[in-house]
Amino acid sequence: MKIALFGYGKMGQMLEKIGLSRGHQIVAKIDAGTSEIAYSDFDVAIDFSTPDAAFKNITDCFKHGVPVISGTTGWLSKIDEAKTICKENKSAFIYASNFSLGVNIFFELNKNLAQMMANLEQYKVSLEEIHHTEKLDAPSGTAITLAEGIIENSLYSGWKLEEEVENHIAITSKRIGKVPGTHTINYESSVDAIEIKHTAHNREGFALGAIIAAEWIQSKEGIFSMKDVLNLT
Ligand SMILES: NC(=O)C1=CN([C@@H]2O[C@H](COP(=O)(O)OP(=O)(O)OC[C@H]3O[C@@H](n4cnc5c(N)ncnc54)[C@H](OP(=O)(O)O)[C@@H]3O)[C@@H](O)[C@H]2O)C=CC1
Ligand SMILES: O=C(O)C1=N[C@H](C(=O)O)C[C@H](O)C1
Repeated sequence: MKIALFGYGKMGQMLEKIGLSRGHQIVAKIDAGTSEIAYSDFDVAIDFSTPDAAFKNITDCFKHGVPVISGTTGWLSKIDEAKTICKENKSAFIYASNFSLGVNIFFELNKNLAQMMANLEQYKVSLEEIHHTEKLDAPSGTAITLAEGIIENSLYSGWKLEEEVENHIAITSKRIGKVPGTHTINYESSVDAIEIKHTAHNREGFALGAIIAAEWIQSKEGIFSMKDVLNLT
């Protein structure tokens, strides 16, 4: 498979390593300064760039009939528009706030736990995410997906960053050293606490999941998710 990497930072470099190890070719490494892009040279684009760059990178690929795997976070206000452009151009798209197998299982665990806790008013939920100091967005995309998973399965109506608001999940974002990504959900009562936590030890899991998604999307048309790729019911 011929892969174009949009963004060649920490994740782009890890994607190159994992892609090559699985027998793929990296035919383009695109960054802010790239002026000419030969879309017909690649089978799939993988975008791990920046919140400001993602929408244009992704929709330009769709307009050239190139399927896109997107891991960039912090641009979700425009994702519905991107999906429309994907459909108009009969292209294919997977966005995931987190491509690691472990986090995708954690997403399902989070939803199941939220269902079990839904009627237990004595427990108050909160969410904490910790990432490296170079991260541009807060809260993390993964924390937003986790909050949405709780909201779908409980009486909470939204989430707030660093703020306590009635019926909203409070999210705390911490930026420390080189932390690859740690997410904790806490249900606190006056007598006890229940906590679930995912800790990424490095970026390999994110990159492997994105390459597997790129392999999976070949010859497909439409909008898909990591649940489709991993066959999680
Ligand atoms: N979904 C997932 O599983 C994961 C998602 N992420 C997300 O992926 C994104 C990238 O993360 P990370 O690699 O750590 O960040 P980095 O800052 O290390 O890399 C981002 C790269 O994008 C480049 N860039 C800037 N503008 C453009 C442009 N117009 N087109 C293409 N590339 C551009 C930057 O170049 P320059 O430095 O020159 O500006 C930089 O090299 C973030 O949004 C992060 O949250 C990260 C890990 C996992
Ligand atoms: O910026 C990162 O590093 C990460 N970003 C993603 C997010 O915002 O959730 C995924 C992972 O946690 C690493």
